[in-house]
Amino acid sequence: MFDKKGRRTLLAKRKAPGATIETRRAKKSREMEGTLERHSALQFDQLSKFPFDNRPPSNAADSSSELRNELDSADGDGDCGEKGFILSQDFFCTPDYITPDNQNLMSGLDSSKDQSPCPRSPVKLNTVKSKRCRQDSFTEKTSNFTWSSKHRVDNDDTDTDEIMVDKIQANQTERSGYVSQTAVALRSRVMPPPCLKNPYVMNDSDTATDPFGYQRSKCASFLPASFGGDGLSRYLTDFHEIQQIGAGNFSRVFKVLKRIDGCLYAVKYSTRKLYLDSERRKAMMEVQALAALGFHENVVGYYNSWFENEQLYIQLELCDHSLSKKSSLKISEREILVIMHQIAKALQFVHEKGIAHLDVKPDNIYIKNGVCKLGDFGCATRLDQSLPVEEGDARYMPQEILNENYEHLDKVDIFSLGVTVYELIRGSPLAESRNQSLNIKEGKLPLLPGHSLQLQQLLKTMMDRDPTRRPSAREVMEHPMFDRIRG
Ligand SMILES: Nc1ncnc2c1ncn2[C@@H]1O[C@H](COP(=O)(O)OP(=O)(O)OP(=O)(O)O)[C@@H](O)[C@H]1O
Ligand SMILES: [Mg+2]
Repeated sequence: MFDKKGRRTLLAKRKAPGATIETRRAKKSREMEGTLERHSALQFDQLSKFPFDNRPPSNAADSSSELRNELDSADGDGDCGEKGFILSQDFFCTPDYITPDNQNLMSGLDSSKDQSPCPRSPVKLNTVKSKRCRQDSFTEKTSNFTWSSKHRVDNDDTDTDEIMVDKIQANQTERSGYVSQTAVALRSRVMPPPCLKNPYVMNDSDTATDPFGYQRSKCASFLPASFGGDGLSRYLTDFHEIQQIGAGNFSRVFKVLKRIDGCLYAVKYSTRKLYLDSERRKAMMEVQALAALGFHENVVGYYNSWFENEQLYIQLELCDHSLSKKSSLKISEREILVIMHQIAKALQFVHEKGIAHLDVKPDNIYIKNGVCKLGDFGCATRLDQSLPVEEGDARYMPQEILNENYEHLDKVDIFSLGVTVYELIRGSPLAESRNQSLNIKEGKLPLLPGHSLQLQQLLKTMMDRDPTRRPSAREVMEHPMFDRIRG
């Protein structure tokens, strides 16, 4: 839209006779004085006020300032000239369209390499307006750039200047046959969109409500073949990384801000490079399961996935933390019932879709605003055994799985939920001890003082050695014991 508008105004301005570059620049300076400053000040001001997180206001403020610090420090990198250039393009979403072949994003900003041969931008014969940094003005301004007034943004009056400067530059380039590598590198960087406040997110209660809701399953797209082989990182282009929030055996998880919508997400990516097709297919099963499931309030939300640099990236709903944080604390029976009921609901939903999770454990249950969400579908498989079975953490697996009996995969999840709840009640993580886990697998549950017999009885049946005697997820959910937390 911006580009289009620019072209329209360019045509109109071509007819304007007379004015020199200098006078137009002066006029442009006067007209732009203040408007850009006001605009940018407003945007950054809004950014600082934006409650990025779904936490209460005090935390939201922390989160906001945390992000602000991140942004500040990111802006602090590099020299002033580069900063000015990036800020202006960044702000107005205007990637440079004159991009040489074989661009390399991560190198080329080092002016010491300028002596080496460098790729040439294609020379434009019929020059049209392009938003790019002028070589002369760039070097002129590198040392004393400030965001407020030094850097001007193209508006109507600049178009003739642009054309003339473009022509002069094209002639010079043709004559000398040399383009500064710094300039090429700067031009060839495709700038990510800016981080802006989402205008639809009005307050904390709005952010608490999932803006995608039931629509999410529809927009969750599966894009397996987007490789970042061209050197452009979709992750870095689309997201601003804030901090690492988790790590699994095969992955790292980051809290990120999506630049274009201004919302926070979790992005999980595989730590290992997936070179083989078989490895990729296996990794893709997690996103295929998530996409097939669609939305449920007790299942972690899935938005998107892509391959980049031989790694699988998964964009997920951001949660506050995992339940394993709580497994070292004593939790009241009421809290236990809430967790158990919500995960039973998630399992009922998952099982109804013909899927088994096969890795239910505190690590893979996340909390968001007090609501439990089942996550990490890396071991998910089909109940009808039409897909390979890869069991999860052995401490939470029933004996039949270890004996490779896969007839009742839904009941495997029920067993694992029983062990998870038992661990929460104990208040300490399950040891790897063989004896202890053997007892649990035999359905021998020690007495749990301070907890109702009803709960202990239900746990015992959930962890029965015989999978057919374990209740289904629906039966767990509908147990009268949960009347205590209903309504
Ligand atoms: N959507 C999310 N929101 C917040 N934290 C998350 C999210 N997804 C994952 N995490 C954190 O990252 C950790 C690792 O994620 P996950 O379990 O999905 O990785 P994994 O490599 O598949 O794990 P595993 O070692 O169980 O195979 C989780 O235990 C949790 O603490
Ligand atoms: Mg996990």
